[in-house]
Amino acid sequence: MSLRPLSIGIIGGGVAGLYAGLLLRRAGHLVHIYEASDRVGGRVHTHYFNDEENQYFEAGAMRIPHSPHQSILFDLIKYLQCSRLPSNMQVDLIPYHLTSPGNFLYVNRVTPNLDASSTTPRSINWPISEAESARFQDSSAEELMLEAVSPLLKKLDGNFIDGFDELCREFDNYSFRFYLNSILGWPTDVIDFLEMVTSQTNQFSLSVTEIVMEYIDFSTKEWSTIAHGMSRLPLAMAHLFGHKNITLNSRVTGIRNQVDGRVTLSFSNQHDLVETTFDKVIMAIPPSALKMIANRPTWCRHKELAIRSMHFESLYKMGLRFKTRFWERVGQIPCRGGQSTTDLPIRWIVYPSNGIGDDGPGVLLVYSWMTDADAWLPLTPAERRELALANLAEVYNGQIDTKDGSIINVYDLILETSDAAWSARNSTGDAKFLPGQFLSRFEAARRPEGNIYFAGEHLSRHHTWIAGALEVLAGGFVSDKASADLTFLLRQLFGFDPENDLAVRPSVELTRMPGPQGTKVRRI
Ligand SMILES: Cc1cc2nc3c(=O)[nH]c(=O)nc-3n(C[C@H](O)[C@H](O)[C@H](O)COP(=O)(O)OP(=O)(O)OC[C@H]3O[C@@H](n4cnc5c(N)ncnc54)[C@H](O)[C@@H]3O)c2cc1C
Repeated sequence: MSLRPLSIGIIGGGVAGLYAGLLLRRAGHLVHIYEASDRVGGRVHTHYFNDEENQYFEAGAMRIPHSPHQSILFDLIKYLQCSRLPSNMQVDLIPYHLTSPGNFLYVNRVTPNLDASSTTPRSINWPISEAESARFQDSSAEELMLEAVSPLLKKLDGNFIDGFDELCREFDNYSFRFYLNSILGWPTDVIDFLEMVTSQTNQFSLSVTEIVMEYIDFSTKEWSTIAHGMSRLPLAMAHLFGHKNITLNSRVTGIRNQVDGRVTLSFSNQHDLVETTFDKVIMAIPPSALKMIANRPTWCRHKELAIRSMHFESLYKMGLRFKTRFWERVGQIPCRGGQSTTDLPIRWIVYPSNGIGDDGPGVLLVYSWMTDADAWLPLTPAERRELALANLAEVYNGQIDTKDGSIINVYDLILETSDAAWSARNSTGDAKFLPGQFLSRFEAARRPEGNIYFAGEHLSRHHTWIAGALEVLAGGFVSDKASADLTFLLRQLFGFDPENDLAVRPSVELTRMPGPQGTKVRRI
């Protein structure tokens, strides 16, 4: 039996909103996306630079591990590759190097020429009490991490959802630091060492569950990225979804339930306030954006608490374009991709995987999370650039370029910079739950409210990944079982039975509201 189409409004043109839109349009519904900014993609982003011919090009370091939990994204990419897309929107995967032999650690103002697999407390003179010294001094950060998470990973070996629930029941109320300290009995010095080498400052105060999920992805050996930048993914999705079905620069500022169960959205469209009524609405926006919508229904206590409290961690990234790829031309083993770790404000130096070995200019990124990211916020863009260059100068200046014999000076080599402090944007960063939040906030946050549904990376078990943003609407519509999956999706997401419970009102209604400079009506 065929479905009568529903009118569905989606708030947010990030990958969660676009994916929901593609699935639902494919199922024959009338879908429209409202996006507050002037572009689709949300947190899928790339840094833009000008090349020698003054053409914009993209350089980013967004990456995808080939872990089993990412298969939904690889399926989507395959689907896009099989679709008819213009040549400048092709979505081609290229290898991404998460590590390279030349990556290094720069701690306490020295480079011991080691990475996480070989760094031990002894190798960097990390102070550990004498009593604990014999047990920990010569264990590498990688070995310690594996020892800590192995018993937890075993829980996820079988059915993932069951294992995840068991992990939560036993350990979600603990921070990873508490687990290491009070359950495993490790001393604080060892925990600090492990956090410094394998993570970012204070990350171990997150829940055990978050760190286990993070470990699964970051211990994956094979990685890919999208040629010409990850933003090709949302651009291709938007192309297939249809740009006429997306309204950019439209921040939704009001949500109202109608007596007949339908939902009215108000949004600002240039100088006008417009209202549109839909059968169903999907809020594919992070909680930080959702709680700032002033005119919306008040939901139950648990939902409101979840929206207020789900923890997001800050992220700060700066792309720096230099005249040469000097990092590939210094030291005994050059950095050809991967990332180096420092204890400076820049924290990680990431070497993108495109253009490795090229003769001309190249881009590297400095990348920090959580407490390390927050510290950049009060600085002006000029001050941030100065600081990043000063940190890079501390690490690189004075080294010899093995290709032309020159002495590296990052101040002479810099061409341009571009940065993003995600704490100051809609999302405020990426979801990273505090202890107990998977147990107490997750289900309430995901639950629909009447005809209003919720989607986004933060509502998956797989935070901070594009795959997580897709997972919430897991339909796998590119597989053979497309229709079965869609039925599943419609049941799950829209709570109706496609066989019997047919939807009403195929069209979208548009009503007027006086705006600051008159009212415009636009047909959708
Ligand atoms: C610095 C950084 C690096 C990352 N690196 C990786 C990586 O390497 N690999 C990976 O897989 N993932 C990575 N991620 C995570 C990934 O980008 C996110 O998990 C994913 O993009 C989230 O998608 P989303 O649709 O849930 O949310 P978002 O992308 O945040 O989309 C929400 C959209 O809603 C819009 N919006 C907000 N409020 C309103 C409103 N009131 N009205 C209308 N529109 C609104 C926003 O403008 C935004 O476009 C990274 C994220 C960041 C920030």
